[in-house]
Amino acid sequence: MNKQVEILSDQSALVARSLELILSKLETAIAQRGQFTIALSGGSTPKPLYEAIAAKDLPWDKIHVFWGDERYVPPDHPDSNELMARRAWLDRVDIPAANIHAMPTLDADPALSAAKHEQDLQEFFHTAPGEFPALDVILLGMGDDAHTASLFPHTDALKVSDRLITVGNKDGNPRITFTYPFINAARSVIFVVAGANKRPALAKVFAPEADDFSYPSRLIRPQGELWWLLDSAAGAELPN
Ligand SMILES: O=C(O)[C@H](O)[C@@H](O)[C@H](O)[C@H](O)COP(=O)(O)O
Repeated sequence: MNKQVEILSDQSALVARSLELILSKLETAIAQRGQFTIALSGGSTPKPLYEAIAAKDLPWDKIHVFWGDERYVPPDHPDSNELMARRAWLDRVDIPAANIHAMPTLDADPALSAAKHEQDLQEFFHTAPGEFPALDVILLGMGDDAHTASLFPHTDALKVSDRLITVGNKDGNPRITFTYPFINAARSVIFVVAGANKRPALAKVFAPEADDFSYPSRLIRPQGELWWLLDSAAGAELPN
């Protein structure tokens, strides 16, 4: 694992650096493989980044968008990660609808939606059960409880290591989420984290010793590149 940590002066510098890194990975992926696959994080931090991506003139037909997790709500619900990304980015560019691989959230049983999405991903990446396809970029945020995607502390989702997709649980509310082994298969994992409220969680995630199940972002140890892009409010107390 190649781990890089960068602390940016403020949110606009964080967005600019995140955009720069993503565009660099996009260019390489398209040059080498003819397409770029990226999984988006939800929450509030990435919204200005998605708006910045939407302003670029990119080969949208070569770009495939996924989500690393989704709240188990309809796609028009205000909590939907898909809705946020469509409004901030995808509805503003000429990306083919078939290139947008949203997580299904309409089945009564979230486990069925998880299984369906897993099958769709295996078909897209031409992988068999048990194989973990490598996305070019997986964007992640981190909660102030050190969760990432919808891998929350001390939940069953943290124990799933033989599938791509599983059902997460936030305070009893179901989520659909990439599993940590699927995240770790990515060519580049990029955490984008902002705000002083994330400092205690970052201290635990970066500590030499701490319980992975208490601080799930510690489980993200990709074979490829691991980037932590932090604003100074979040990264101020990290050891150099
Ligand atoms: O569905 C979600 O909420 C996200 O995928 C989640 O993992 C998010 O990245 C963190 O909770 C940070 O959220 P903020 O960026 O809002 O702090």
